[in-house]
Amino acid sequence: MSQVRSALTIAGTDPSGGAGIQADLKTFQELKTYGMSVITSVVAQNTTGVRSVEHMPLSMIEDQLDAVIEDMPTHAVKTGMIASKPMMELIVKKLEQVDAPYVMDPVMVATSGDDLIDKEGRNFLRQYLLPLTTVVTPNIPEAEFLTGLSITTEEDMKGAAEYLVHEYGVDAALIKGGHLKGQAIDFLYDGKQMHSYAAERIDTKNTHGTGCTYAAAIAAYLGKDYPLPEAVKQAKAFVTAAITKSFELGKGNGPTNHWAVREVTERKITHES
Ligand SMILES: Nc1ncnc2c1ncn2[C@@H]1O[C@H](COP(=O)(O)OP(=O)(O)OP(=O)(O)O)[C@@H](O)[C@H]1O
Ligand SMILES: Cc1ncc(COP(=O)(O)O)c(N)n1
Repeated sequence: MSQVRSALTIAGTDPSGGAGIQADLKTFQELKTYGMSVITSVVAQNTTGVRSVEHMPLSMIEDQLDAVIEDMPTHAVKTGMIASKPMMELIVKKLEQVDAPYVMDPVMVATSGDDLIDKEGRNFLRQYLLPLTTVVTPNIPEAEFLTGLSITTEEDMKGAAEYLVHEYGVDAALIKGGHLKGQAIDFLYDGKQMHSYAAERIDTKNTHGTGCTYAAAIAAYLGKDYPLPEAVKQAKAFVTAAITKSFELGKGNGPTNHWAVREVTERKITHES
Protein backbone atom coordinates (compact mmCIF):
# COMPACT_ATOMS: atom_id res chain seq x y z
CA MET A 1 0.00 0.00 0.00
CA SER A 2 1.34 3.43 -0.87
CA GLN A 3 2.24 5.81 1.91
CA VAL A 4 -0.46 8.25 3.00
CA ARG A 5 0.14 11.80 1.81
CA SER A 6 0.18 14.59 4.37
CA ALA A 7 -0.30 18.32 3.98
CA LEU A 8 0.48 21.15 6.35
CA THR A 9 -1.51 24.37 6.58
CA ILE A 10 -0.01 27.42 8.28
CA ALA A 11 -2.85 29.88 8.79
CA GLY A 12 -5.30 31.66 11.07
CA THR A 13 -8.47 30.18 12.55
CA ASP A 14 -12.18 30.54 11.93
CA PRO A 15 -14.25 29.26 14.86
CA SER A 16 -17.36 29.32 12.66
CA GLY A 17 -15.66 26.64 10.57
CA GLY A 18 -15.86 28.04 7.02
CA ALA A 19 -12.45 29.58 6.37
CA GLY A 20 -8.85 29.47 7.59
CA ILE A 21 -7.36 26.39 9.26
CA GLN A 22 -10.78 24.80 9.70
CA ALA A 23 -11.55 24.98 5.95
CA ASP A 24 -8.08 23.67 5.11
CA LEU A 25 -8.32 20.65 7.41
CA LYS A 26 -11.82 19.79 6.17
CA THR A 27 -10.53 19.95 2.61
CA PHE A 28 -7.48 17.77 3.32
CA GLN A 29 -9.68 15.22 5.06
CA GLU A 30 -12.16 15.10 2.18
CA LEU A 31 -9.31 14.53 -0.27
CA LYS A 32 -7.89 11.68 1.82
CA THR A 33 -4.82 13.66 2.77
CA TYR A 34 -3.51 13.57 6.33
CA GLY A 35 -4.01 17.14 7.54
CA MET A 36 -1.65 19.03 9.87
CA SER A 37 -1.92 22.64 11.04
CA VAL A 38 0.14 25.42 12.55
CA ILE A 39 -1.92 28.31 13.92
CA THR A 40 -0.54 31.81 13.32
CA SER A 41 -3.45 33.83 14.72
CA VAL A 42 -6.67 33.03 16.52
CA VAL A 43 -9.39 35.00 14.78
CA ALA A 44 -12.77 35.51 16.42
CA GLN A 45 -14.88 35.60 13.26
CA ASN A 46 -18.02 34.21 11.71
CA THR A 47 -19.99 34.62 8.49
CA THR A 48 -20.58 38.33 9.22
CA GLY A 49 -17.03 39.43 10.02
CA VAL A 50 -14.06 39.59 12.37
CA ARG A 51 -14.50 40.64 16.03
CA SER A 52 -10.99 40.35 17.35
CA VAL A 53 -7.66 38.74 16.60
CA GLU A 54 -5.01 37.32 18.91
CA HIS A 55 -1.67 36.70 17.21
CA MET A 56 0.34 33.73 18.46
CA PRO A 57 3.72 34.66 19.95
CA LEU A 58 6.57 33.90 17.52
CA SER A 59 8.02 31.31 19.89
CA MET A 60 4.70 29.44 19.84
CA ILE A 61 4.55 29.46 16.04
CA GLU A 62 8.15 28.24 15.97
CA ASP A 63 7.41 25.42 18.44
CA GLN A 64 4.40 24.30 16.41
CA LEU A 65 6.44 24.29 13.19
CA ASP A 66 9.30 22.37 14.82
CA ALA A 67 6.85 19.84 16.27
CA VAL A 68 5.64 19.05 12.76
CA ILE A 69 8.94 19.35 10.89
CA GLU A 70 10.95 17.22 13.33
CA ASP A 71 8.45 14.39 13.42
CA MET A 72 6.12 14.24 10.44
CA PRO A 73 6.50 13.79 6.68
CA THR A 74 5.07 16.74 4.74
CA HIS A 75 4.14 16.33 1.08
CA ALA A 76 2.61 19.79 0.58
CA VAL A 77 2.45 23.10 2.42
CA LYS A 78 -0.23 25.75 2.22
CA THR A 79 -0.08 29.14 3.89
CA GLY A 80 -3.02 31.43 4.51
CA MET A 81 -3.21 34.31 6.97
CA ILE A 82 0.29 35.33 8.12
CA ALA A 83 -0.34 38.64 9.82
CA SER A 84 3.08 40.28 10.13
CA LYS A 85 6.63 40.50 8.80
CA PRO A 86 8.26 38.75 11.80
CA MET A 87 5.88 35.80 11.37
CA MET A 88 6.74 35.63 7.68
CA GLU A 89 10.50 35.75 8.38
CA LEU A 90 10.15 32.83 10.77
CA ILE A 91 8.04 30.81 8.35
CA VAL A 92 10.45 31.45 5.45
CA LYS A 93 13.31 30.15 7.63
CA LYS A 94 11.40 27.03 8.65
CA LEU A 95 10.10 26.25 5.16
CA GLU A 96 13.72 25.93 4.01
CA GLN A 97 13.72 22.63 5.93
CA VAL A 98 10.64 21.29 4.12
CA ASP A 99 11.07 19.80 0.66
CA ALA A 100 7.50 19.97 -0.63
CA PRO A 101 5.38 22.06 -3.02
CA TYR A 102 4.22 25.30 -1.43
CA VAL A 103 0.84 26.89 -2.19
CA MET A 104 0.54 30.46 -0.99
CA ASP A 105 -2.91 31.99 -0.58
CA PRO A 106 -1.95 35.65 -0.11
CA VAL A 107 -4.79 36.31 2.30
CA MET A 108 -5.15 40.02 3.01
CA VAL A 109 -8.82 40.76 3.57
CA ALA A 110 -11.69 38.47 4.60
CA THR A 111 -14.82 38.19 2.42
CA SER A 112 -16.42 40.43 5.06
CA GLY A 113 -13.93 43.22 4.25
CA ASP A 114 -11.85 42.95 7.43
CA ASP A 115 -8.04 43.33 7.11
CA LEU A 116 -6.06 40.23 8.08
CA ILE A 117 -2.43 41.35 7.42
CA ASP A 118 -0.63 44.57 8.40
CA LYS A 119 0.94 46.90 5.78
CA GLU A 120 4.57 45.94 6.46
CA GLY A 121 3.57 42.26 6.20
CA ARG A 122 1.93 42.82 2.81
CA ASN A 123 5.12 44.28 1.38
CA PHE A 124 7.29 41.53 2.85
CA LEU A 125 4.96 38.91 1.45
CA ARG A 126 5.41 40.40 -2.01
CA GLN A 127 9.19 40.77 -1.86
CA TYR A 128 10.36 37.69 0.03
CA LEU A 129 7.65 35.07 0.36
CA LEU A 130 6.39 35.12 -3.24
CA PRO A 131 9.63 33.87 -4.83
CA LEU A 132 9.50 30.71 -2.67
CA THR A 133 6.11 29.58 -3.85
CA THR A 134 5.18 26.75 -6.20
CA VAL A 135 1.95 28.57 -6.89
CA VAL A 136 0.42 31.78 -5.51
CA THR A 137 -3.39 32.08 -5.61
CA PRO A 138 -4.49 35.73 -5.38
CA ASN A 139 -8.04 36.90 -5.95
CA ILE A 140 -8.37 40.06 -8.04
CA PRO A 141 -7.87 42.66 -5.27
CA GLU A 142 -4.88 40.69 -3.96
CA ALA A 143 -3.42 40.40 -7.47
CA GLU A 144 -3.89 44.15 -7.94
CA PHE A 145 -1.96 44.81 -4.75
CA LEU A 146 0.82 42.34 -5.58
CA THR A 147 1.33 43.63 -9.14
CA GLY A 148 0.25 47.25 -8.87
CA LEU A 149 -1.84 46.63 -12.01
CA SER A 150 -5.52 47.39 -12.41
CA ILE A 151 -7.49 44.21 -13.22
CA THR A 152 -10.95 44.54 -14.74
CA THR A 153 -10.92 42.03 -17.61
CA GLU A 154 -9.83 38.47 -18.34
CA GLU A 155 -6.88 39.86 -20.36
CA ASP A 156 -5.83 41.85 -17.28
CA MET A 157 -5.96 38.66 -15.20
CA LYS A 158 -3.64 36.88 -17.64
CA GLY A 159 -1.29 39.87 -17.64
CA ALA A 160 -1.16 39.83 -13.83
CA ALA A 161 -0.35 36.09 -13.78
CA GLU A 162 2.52 36.64 -16.24
CA TYR A 163 3.76 39.64 -14.27
CA LEU A 164 3.93 37.65 -11.02
CA VAL A 165 5.98 34.90 -12.68
CA HIS A 166 8.33 37.20 -14.60
CA GLU A 167 8.79 39.99 -12.04
CA TYR A 168 8.71 38.07 -8.77
CA GLY A 169 10.02 34.68 -9.79
CA VAL A 170 7.08 32.62 -8.53
CA ASP A 171 6.95 29.26 -10.29
CA ALA A 172 3.29 29.78 -11.15
CA ALA A 173 0.44 32.20 -10.46
CA LEU A 174 -3.28 31.41 -10.37
CA ILE A 175 -5.45 34.52 -10.57
CA LYS A 176 -8.98 33.79 -9.33
CA GLY A 177 -11.87 35.51 -11.01
CA GLY A 178 -14.50 35.16 -8.32
CA HIS A 179 -14.72 38.95 -8.10
CA LEU A 180 -15.40 39.51 -11.83
CA LYS A 181 -18.86 39.31 -13.37
CA GLY A 182 -19.83 36.49 -15.74
CA GLN A 183 -18.42 32.97 -15.62
CA ALA A 184 -16.18 32.03 -12.68
CA ILE A 185 -12.89 31.87 -14.58
CA ASP A 186 -9.38 31.54 -13.21
CA PHE A 187 -6.05 31.78 -15.08
CA LEU A 188 -2.92 29.80 -14.26
CA TYR A 189 0.43 30.79 -15.76
CA ASP A 190 3.37 28.49 -15.11
CA GLY A 191 6.04 30.31 -17.08
CA LYS A 192 5.33 28.29 -20.22
CA GLN A 193 1.61 28.08 -20.76
CA MET A 194 -1.52 29.98 -19.84
CA HIS A 195 -4.33 27.73 -18.60
CA SER A 196 -7.91 28.79 -18.01
CA TYR A 197 -10.42 27.07 -15.74
CA ALA A 198 -14.01 28.13 -16.18
CA ALA A 199 -17.17 27.17 -14.32
CA GLU A 200 -20.68 28.52 -14.39
CA ARG A 201 -21.19 31.26 -11.80
CA ILE A 202 -23.40 30.06 -8.98
CA ASP A 203 -25.90 32.60 -7.71
CA THR A 204 -25.10 32.58 -4.00
CA LYS A 205 -23.74 34.87 -1.32
CA ASN A 206 -22.37 31.87 0.56
CA THR A 207 -18.73 32.06 -0.46
CA HIS A 208 -17.03 32.39 2.95
CA GLY A 209 -13.84 30.36 2.73
CA THR A 210 -13.76 29.64 -1.01
CA GLY A 211 -10.21 30.97 -1.37
CA CYS A 212 -8.91 28.87 1.54
CA THR A 213 -10.70 25.75 0.32
CA TYR A 214 -9.41 26.12 -3.24
CA ALA A 215 -5.77 26.61 -2.18
CA ALA A 216 -5.95 23.72 0.31
CA ALA A 217 -7.35 21.44 -2.40
CA ILE A 218 -4.52 22.44 -4.76
CA ALA A 219 -2.02 21.61 -2.00
CA ALA A 220 -3.66 18.23 -1.38
CA TYR A 221 -3.46 17.29 -5.06
CA LEU A 222 0.14 18.52 -5.38
CA GLY A 223 0.94 16.38 -2.33
CA LYS A 224 -0.37 13.41 -4.31
CA ASP A 225 2.05 14.30 -7.15
CA TYR A 226 -0.55 15.63 -9.59
CA PRO A 227 1.08 18.01 -12.12
CA LEU A 228 0.10 21.59 -11.27
CA PRO A 229 -2.39 22.17 -14.16
CA GLU A 230 -4.22 18.94 -13.25
CA ALA A 231 -4.08 19.73 -9.51
CA VAL A 232 -5.75 23.08 -10.22
CA LYS A 233 -8.39 21.43 -12.41
CA GLN A 234 -9.32 18.93 -9.70
CA ALA A 235 -9.26 21.64 -7.02
CA LYS A 236 -11.49 23.90 -9.14
CA ALA A 237 -14.00 21.03 -9.41
CA PHE A 238 -13.78 20.60 -5.62
CA VAL A 239 -14.40 24.28 -4.82
CA THR A 240 -17.13 24.61 -7.45
CA ALA A 241 -18.99 21.68 -5.90
CA ALA A 242 -18.43 23.20 -2.45
CA ILE A 243 -20.01 26.49 -3.63
CA THR A 244 -22.84 24.69 -5.50
CA LYS A 245 -23.90 22.95 -2.29
CA SER A 246 -22.86 25.77 0.09
CA PHE A 247 -24.70 26.13 3.38
CA GLU A 248 -27.30 28.75 4.23
CA LEU A 249 -25.79 29.08 7.70
CA GLY A 250 -25.13 32.24 9.68
CA LYS A 251 -26.34 35.78 9.06
CA GLY A 252 -23.66 36.81 6.57
CA ASN A 253 -21.79 35.02 3.76
CA GLY A 254 -22.42 31.37 4.56
CA PRO A 255 -19.73 28.69 4.36
CA THR A 256 -19.02 26.29 1.52
CA ASN A 257 -19.71 22.58 1.75
CA HIS A 258 -16.52 20.56 1.97
CA TRP A 259 -18.21 17.19 1.43
CA ALA A 260 -20.13 18.34 -1.66
CA VAL A 261 -17.80 16.50 -4.06
CA ARG A 262 -19.33 13.26 -2.76
CA GLU A 263 -22.70 14.42 -4.08
CA VAL A 264 -21.82 16.57 -7.09
CA THR A 265 -20.21 14.06 -9.39
CA GLU A 266 -20.64 15.96 -12.66
CA ARG A 267 -17.53 18.03 -13.32
CA LYS A 268 -18.42 21.10 -15.38
CA ILE A 269 -14.98 22.69 -15.50
CA THR A 270 -13.70 23.83 -18.87
CA HIS A 271 -9.90 23.61 -18.84
CA GLU A 272 -8.15 25.22 -21.80
CA SER A 273 -4.44 25.74 -22.36
N1 LIG B 1 -20.37 32.53 -7.29
C1 LIG B 1 -19.42 31.69 -7.72
N2 LIG B 1 -19.74 30.65 -8.50
C2 LIG B 1 -18.80 29.79 -8.95
N3 LIG B 1 -17.50 29.90 -8.63
C3 LIG B 1 -17.13 30.93 -7.85
C4 LIG B 1 -18.05 31.87 -7.34
N4 LIG B 1 -17.37 32.77 -6.56
C5 LIG B 1 -16.09 32.39 -6.59
N5 LIG B 1 -15.91 31.30 -7.37
C6 LIG B 1 -14.68 30.56 -7.59
O1 LIG B 1 -14.18 30.23 -6.31
C7 LIG B 1 -12.76 30.27 -6.32
C8 LIG B 1 -12.30 31.30 -5.29
O2 LIG B 1 -12.33 32.55 -5.93
P1 LIG B 1 -12.43 33.97 -5.29
O3 LIG B 1 -11.98 34.92 -6.34
O4 LIG B 1 -13.80 34.16 -4.73
O5 LIG B 1 -11.36 33.83 -4.15
P2 LIG B 1 -11.25 34.58 -2.80
O6 LIG B 1 -11.70 35.98 -2.98
O7 LIG B 1 -9.90 34.33 -2.29
O8 LIG B 1 -12.27 33.82 -1.92
P3 LIG B 1 -13.22 34.49 -0.85
O9 LIG B 1 -14.44 34.94 -1.60
O10 LIG B 1 -13.49 33.36 0.07
O11 LIG B 1 -12.44 35.60 -0.24
C9 LIG B 1 -12.37 30.58 -7.76
O12 LIG B 1 -12.22 29.40 -8.48
C10 LIG B 1 -13.57 31.35 -8.28
O13 LIG B 1 -13.64 31.31 -9.68
C1 LIG C 1 -8.17 33.02 9.27
C2 LIG C 1 -8.72 33.40 7.96
N1 LIG C 1 -7.98 33.16 6.86
C3 LIG C 1 -8.46 33.50 5.65
C4 LIG C 1 -9.69 34.08 5.53
C5 LIG C 1 -10.18 34.49 4.20
O1 LIG C 1 -11.21 33.68 3.88
P1 LIG C 1 -12.27 34.08 2.82
O2 LIG C 1 -11.74 35.27 2.08
O3 LIG C 1 -12.26 32.87 1.94
O4 LIG C 1 -13.49 34.35 3.59
C6 LIG C 1 -10.45 34.29 6.70
N2 LIG C 1 -11.67 34.83 6.66
N3 LIG C 1 -9.92 33.94 7.90
